[in-house]
Order: sequence, then structure tokens, then C-alpha cells
Amino acid sequence: MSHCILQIALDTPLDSLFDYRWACEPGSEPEVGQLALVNFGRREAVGLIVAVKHETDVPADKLKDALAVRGQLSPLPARWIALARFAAAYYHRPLGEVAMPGLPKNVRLSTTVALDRALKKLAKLPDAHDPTPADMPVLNAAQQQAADAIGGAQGFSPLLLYGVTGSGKTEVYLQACAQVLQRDADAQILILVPEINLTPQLEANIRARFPGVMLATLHSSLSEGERMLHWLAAHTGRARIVLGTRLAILASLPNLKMIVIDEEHDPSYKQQEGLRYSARDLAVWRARQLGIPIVLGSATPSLESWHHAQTGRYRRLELRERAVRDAVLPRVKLVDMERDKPKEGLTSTLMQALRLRMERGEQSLLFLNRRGYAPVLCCEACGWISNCTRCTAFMVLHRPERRLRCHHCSLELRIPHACPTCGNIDLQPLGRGTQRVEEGLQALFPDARILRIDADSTRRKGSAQEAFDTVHRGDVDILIGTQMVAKGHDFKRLTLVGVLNPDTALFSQDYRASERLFAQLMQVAGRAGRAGLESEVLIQSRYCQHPLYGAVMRHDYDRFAGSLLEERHQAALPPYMYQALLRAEAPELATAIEFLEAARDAVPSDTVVINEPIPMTMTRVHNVDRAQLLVESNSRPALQAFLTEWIDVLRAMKSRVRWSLEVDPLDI
Ligand SMILES: Nc1ncnc2c1ncn2[C@@H]1O[C@H](COP(=O)(O)OP(=O)(O)OP(=O)(O)O)[C@@H](O)[C@H]1O
Ligand SMILES: [Zn+2]
Repeated sequence: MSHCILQIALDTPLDSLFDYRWACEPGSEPEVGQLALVNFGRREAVGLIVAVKHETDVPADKLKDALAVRGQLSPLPARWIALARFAAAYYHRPLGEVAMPGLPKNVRLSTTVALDRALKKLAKLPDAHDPTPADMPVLNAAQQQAADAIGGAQGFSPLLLYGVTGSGKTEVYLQACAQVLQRDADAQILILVPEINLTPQLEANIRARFPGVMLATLHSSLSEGERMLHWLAAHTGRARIVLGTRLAILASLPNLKMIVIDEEHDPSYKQQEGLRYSARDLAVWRARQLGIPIVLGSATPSLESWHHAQTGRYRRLELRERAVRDAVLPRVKLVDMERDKPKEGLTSTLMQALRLRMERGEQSLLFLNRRGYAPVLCCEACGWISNCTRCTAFMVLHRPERRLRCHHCSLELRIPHACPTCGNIDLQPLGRGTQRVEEGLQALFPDARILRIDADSTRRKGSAQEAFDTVHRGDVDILIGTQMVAKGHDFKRLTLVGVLNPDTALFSQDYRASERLFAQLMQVAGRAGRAGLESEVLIQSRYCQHPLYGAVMRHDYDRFAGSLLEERHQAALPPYMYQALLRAEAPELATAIEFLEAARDAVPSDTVVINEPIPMTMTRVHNVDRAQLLVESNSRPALQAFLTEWIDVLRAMKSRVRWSLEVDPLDI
């Protein structure tokens, strides 16, 4: 028996590929893209075969044999490997660290029991063939134009579907999908949504519309068994529509013919740990690689995408009106909290508006992007406040759970009976979170059916879905929630939106804060009046004259985006600048800063600007101090060339500091 050499990418921070020997007859070597089980260090690991060779630099006595090749699984397509290679190069991570976590855990196990079971199950799964699809609503002219432009697009075509909230973007996606699926019997379509909670409604729509088509979903709340099955359905080409959250961008889709990114502006498309990729950006790359259309839909596009549309790189499609007959955008009003002093967080104007909705049997939504009861507990006698002992943050009061919780390191304490420093028993909550608003509402509106939806109320699997179903059924009068309720949902009976405390974001140091706040307000306002009932949005503020609120009142995304872009241009910020952020963590801040200073001086460059290291705004989390160093350039290739050189030097630096590099950071 002769043998060949398999070059394998493994999920490890070591930036190299690994050679293994594999006994086989000539002509029956494994293929690139297959998975292999090998001994790696002291463990067994499954890796991706990226080359099959006959020679290696590894000395014969060091060369190990691969243990098995997963012959039952068809190879990952070359184009999928190219996508992983691109992501690895662009984000400066080892290929294995990008490729392997993109695969379901069950194909990465030492045994093949789970894989074999899933393959069998998939083979038995009948092809869906219900002949009666739900009726397609007749599109309005703007929708029809958009759907035809998308469905008929040839080659790589990035299309920005800019449509006001409730303009029926979903319907446009679905009808464009229908065109693509009909034209090509093998075509696969990938649809991404920013939040898992948005999948059920869309999934139901897709199933009703395409009963003859296999749909696979990919998101983080699937069990490993489900994920394996759905991933295989996509990988084998059987699933023709794949609906998922950001992680689905790395799905293997051999016949991918179109990509849809719904709510493309949403920050959730950015992974915030490990491989910090942007699913939206990777999607655009993938569409270009495959020469297919990609639709980026939003009522409030990201400035990046808007800029591309302005400069002609993306084609803009517009839906200026709401889709449902007689539905118009809600009237937005500001309520001056200096004049109309709030009680339990609610101004009298907002209370009256709530009462009116109750009388009419319509629903109201109160939006407050702060969960818990109160952001801090304090002692008025001595000034003690509930600081987290491990973070530069307050411990948040969670009254129903009787806990103080740090939202950053998850430290939990029982609520102290008395002040830990002076013994005063009269500790006061300061500020207001969703739990406290809920409590206040119950006192003010004892007859109302009130429901709170936030990360705390929806911890149990399935509970978020139950909560949203309750709202859709009409069994809720007042809904209170965080950003979880603000986007995407099509609430039919909702006619009032109250925004409780948006001012803090006006004065944030983060240059993206105003873009985000504007998008958030437009999105949450967009939940009202979707079915044609007259509707209104009340924003409680102390800064009613702020131009951002003016733009929200006029529903004027165009002009606001234009002025933000102008500001960014003046200040040399993205999208006119390309950035990367080096972060360092150490028990002492000085150690982190020292590392970053050494990094700053390591590779001189005249094409990129290397800024000074600074502590992160929230410096300490879970007993480690964090600092960062921003690198920027007005040329993406120049920045990338610098990073390629820099990362090798950083890897070689001897330091106890934990560090990570992020390309195109969202939070600085
Ligand atoms: N052509 C049409 N005729 C009648 N109703 C329509 C039509 N198109 C869409 N709708 C309805 O309009 C409502 C809003 O549509 P959809 O949820 O797709 O809006 P959207 O553009 O995605 O909004 P958002 O940006 O707020 O998520 C839905 O109830 C949908 O069924
Ligand atoms: Zn903490």
C-alpha cells in the first residue's frame, strides 16, 4: 500500500496547516474538502483537507498517520474553502479557526455515529410536495419593480432595498425568491435575519409560500442534532431555502444563487467575540465570488451600504410607502420631560395616550433599552453604590429575582438588607429598567394586560416565541421591551409606541451612537400603525430640540444619513476610513498598555496611522484590565498589507498579555 500526504486545517490558534500520512492506493486519494480525523497534541480532532500531496517537510519519524477520512460526507466545495480562506486572510485568523467552527459540532466528533444517523434521517426525509402554495399578495408597483429587479438580476448584483418600515420588503424577497427558484430547479437561496426571534414569523411565511421546497434553518438555538440535519440539508443541496442568523453565512451551499440580508444595518450581523466577522460583509464577498445577486434590505441602511448606493457600487431600490392599504407612517411627537414631569417614568402625555389605546382596544409598546429593575442601587446616607467588584460597572438591581447582577461578568449577589458600609437599611434604586417600568404600569393600569419582553423574561427556550405569539393574538394591551421588540416584528394591532429614555445615547463618545440611535428609533416607531390604524409615537426627552429627533419626526432617513456621512467625511471616519483595533487584556492596565506600546512601535508604516494605546471605556471586566490601539488608513489594501506584516510580529512577541485583532470594528 502506498500513501499520500494530507494537508489539514485544524481549529487551533496556531497559524499553520498540518501534514498527515494516509495509506491509500494511487488514484484513490481523499479529496480536498473532505474531513479527516487526526491525532493533534493529546487529543483527537477533525480537520479539513486543504491539499493532497506526495511530499512533506515533516521528518518521517514525526509524521503521524491520519486516523480516518469521513468518506460518507461529500467534500466541502472549493468555493466554500475559498470563502473560509478569504475570511481567514481578511480577519487575520488561522484558516482552521475559521473553517472548522463553521461546521456543526456533530461532524467534528471522533465518532461518526451522529453524522451517520443524520445522513440516514436526511435520506428518509421526503421531498416536500404540497401542491397548494398560499396566495401571493398582489405587489404594489414599487414592490413589483423591486422584485423584478432582484429576480432578474444577472451576475454579481448588490441591491440595496431601501424601504420604509412596513413597506412590504419581506414580500419583495419572497417573490424574487419565487422567480429564482422557478428559473433554476437546483437553485439555493440564503436569507439572513439579525435576530433569532425574527425567524419563526418568516419561516412560517416561507413554508406557506413554498410548500414544495425544503427549508433549512440555521441559528444558535437549534439542538446539535437539528443543526447537523439542517446543515446537511444545505450542504447536499436538498434545502433550497436556508434561513438563518449571522452564523449561517458560513453554511455550505453548493448551488447558492441569491442572498438576502434583511435589516442589513443591524449590529447583530457582527460577531463580537472570537472571529469577529461581519456576516453582511462576508455575504457581499460570497455573492461576488459566485457572481450572484445579493439584496440588502432596510428602512435605515447602514452608512456603509448607503454610501455604496450613493457612489453607484450598489443599486438602490426604493419602497417609499407602506404596503397595507391606508397604512401610513406614524406621527412622531416629542414629549418634553422638563415640562411634563414623569411619574413612574411616564409623562402625563404618554399616560393619556396609553389610556386612549386601552379604551380603543389597541396595543401599545413601551421601548426602554435597559433591562433589570434599576441600573444601580445606592445608599443615600453614605453614598455607597452597587459597584461590581470585578468590573468598571454597576451591579444592576433585579428585583423579581432578588438579585444584584453584573451584566458584564455575570456576578450575582443577593440584594443586601442594609448598606454594606454604613448599615443604613434604606437602600434606594436609582434610575429605571424594564422591570421597574412594568411594576409602575401595573400600579397605574391595574386592568391592563401588561407583558415585558427582554433577555430576562425570555431565558427559557421557546419563551420568547410564546411571548410574541401572545402579542400577535392580541392578548396584550401594553408591551414593554428592550431592542428585542424594536425590530422586524409585524404587530398588527399596535398603534402607540412610547420611547422612554433615549437621551443618553445623544452624548455618547462612540461616533456610531447617533447612527444607531436614529436607526433604533425609526425601527421601533415603525412597529406602529402597520395595519392601517392611525398611530402615534411619543418620544420622552429632555433635549427636544436635538436635530436627531427632528429627523425622526420627519421620517427623514435620507437627509439624516447625508449629514452623518458628511460629518464622517470631515472627521475622516468610516466609511471613508478603514480601521482595525488591537485589544489587550491583562490583570494590570499598565501591562496591557505596555504591550500595545511595543506593538505600536513594532512595524513602522507611512501608509497607516497608528494611534496611541488607550484604556477601553469600560476598562475592567471580570478582573482584567483592557486597553486598545486603533490603526487606520484611507486605503483598505494598505491597511490589510500592514496587518499581514504586523500580525506575524505580534504573534512572535513574548508577552503574557491576551490580545486580539479586530478588522472593521463597530465599537471603539
Ligand atoms: N402588496 C401588498 N399588499 C398588501 N399587504 C402587503 C403587501 N405587501 C406586504 N404587505 C403586508 O404589509 C405588512 C408589512 O410588510 P413587511 O413586514 O414585509 O414590512 P417590512 O418592509 O419588512 O417592514 P420592517 O422594515 O418594519 O420590518 C405585512 O403585514 C405584509 O403582509
Ligand atoms: Zn462584573
